[in-house]
Amino acid sequence: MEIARNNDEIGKCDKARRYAEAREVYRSFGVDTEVALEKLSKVEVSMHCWQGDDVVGFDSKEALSGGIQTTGNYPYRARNPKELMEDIKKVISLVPGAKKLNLHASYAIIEEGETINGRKVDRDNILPKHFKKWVDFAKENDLGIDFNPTFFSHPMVKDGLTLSSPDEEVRRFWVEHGKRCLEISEYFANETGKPCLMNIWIPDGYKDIPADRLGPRARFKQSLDEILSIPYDKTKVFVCLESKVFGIGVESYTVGSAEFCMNYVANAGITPLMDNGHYHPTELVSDKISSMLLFNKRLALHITRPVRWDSDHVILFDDETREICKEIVRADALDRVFIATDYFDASINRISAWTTGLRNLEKALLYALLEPSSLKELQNKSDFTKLMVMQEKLKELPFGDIWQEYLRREGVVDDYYSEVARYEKEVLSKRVDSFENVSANETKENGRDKSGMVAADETFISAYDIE
Ligand SMILES: C[C@H](O)[C@H](O)[C@@H](O)C(=O)CO
Ligand SMILES: [Mn+2]
Repeated sequence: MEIARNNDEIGKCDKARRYAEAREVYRSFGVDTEVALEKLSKVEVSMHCWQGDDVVGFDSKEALSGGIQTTGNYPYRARNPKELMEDIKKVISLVPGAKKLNLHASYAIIEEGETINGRKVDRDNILPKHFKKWVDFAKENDLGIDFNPTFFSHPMVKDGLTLSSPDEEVRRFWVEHGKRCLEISEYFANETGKPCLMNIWIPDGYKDIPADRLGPRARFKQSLDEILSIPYDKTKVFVCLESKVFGIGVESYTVGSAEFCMNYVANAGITPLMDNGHYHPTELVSDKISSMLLFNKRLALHITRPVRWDSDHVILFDDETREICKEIVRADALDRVFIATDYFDASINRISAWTTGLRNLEKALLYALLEPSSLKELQNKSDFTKLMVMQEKLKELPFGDIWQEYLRREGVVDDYYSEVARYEKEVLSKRVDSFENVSANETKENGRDKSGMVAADETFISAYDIE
């Protein structure tokens, strides 16, 4: 049985009727869907650039390090700025809502053999000009830019350490990197006219029980102080600090722990960044947001999906993603919570992975915006019986029809799968000209040969044709 190419093929009148009916249903719960749609279209989600190339970047092309890992051997990863920009544009066209671009310093575009004052261009001396093409790209696509110094995948990461290193040469190198990134962040803000969030995350830690926990944290603190000592425009660059619980190979001790980061942020007057993969599996970031908002002017988030660890799976429209979004909306904090995505899956088509995660985040935001405020009143009246009944009832409402209306207004297709399949066939599969386009974990598994060629037609035998 052919399943209709879902909602894109359902008549426009039918969709309009369904939206009108759904609107009435929500109205009966005290929710104005028009207000929700209007608010959602203005929320800027910062789209991470690193799903497109498995976090490889363009500068050192070192294997991914820092206790994070991309797994999977799907071919066609973007290998250069042109391909990555091409892919980002494709994803943007498939995701509704306003976006920013989130870049890492490792995506600097440096000329072959380029030097500055006789030294090769490296992370400690990169300049705004190495991101000029990204600025042009952002302007062409009406995007602001957020930024991240890259403290991993580089030969100056010594024994897994960067800003906390006891080796002064190593520590200095990374302090200089942080300073260069502040300058580049201000350049982004000036060029795009939108504030730039600059997020600092370091992988530093120890695999086994350390003999000194204080020393590395003291050096990290000193390094951050040094980076932030250079003048920068605090109305244009919002510096964030991202904590973590542990990484692969760094299981016993993480320098930038939650307590370190929360205290540093509070003292320095910068912004905390919470990645929902960076806590123990039973801890929920959705439960932390309200506390953070009470004590911080701004809060930054990395939305991901941790499966047993910080696995960075593609975001689903799951309970925790919805709950995170509800907490932001309930606190009326859409203007002071900075939402970014952070996941990387190399086991499936990367355009689809990127798009699916971003769309699910948009969906979760819409879902949150459609929550009736009367639920709070039930809690305050201690009417927990009705609260539970209502919370379950809301799951039955015609949310899908409101989502369809949002896609229509944003000019985005519902059936992005077919578009991804077409793009794989017409664009991605043409990238097969070297082994490079296969991820670092390339094997002969899954019917792919050494060229990375995959039978695109077979792969995308439409899911809509399932018997
Ligand atoms: C590539 C990202 O910056 C990185 O994933 C970081 O944000 C993180 O979450 C590390 O676990
Ligand atoms: Mn993160």
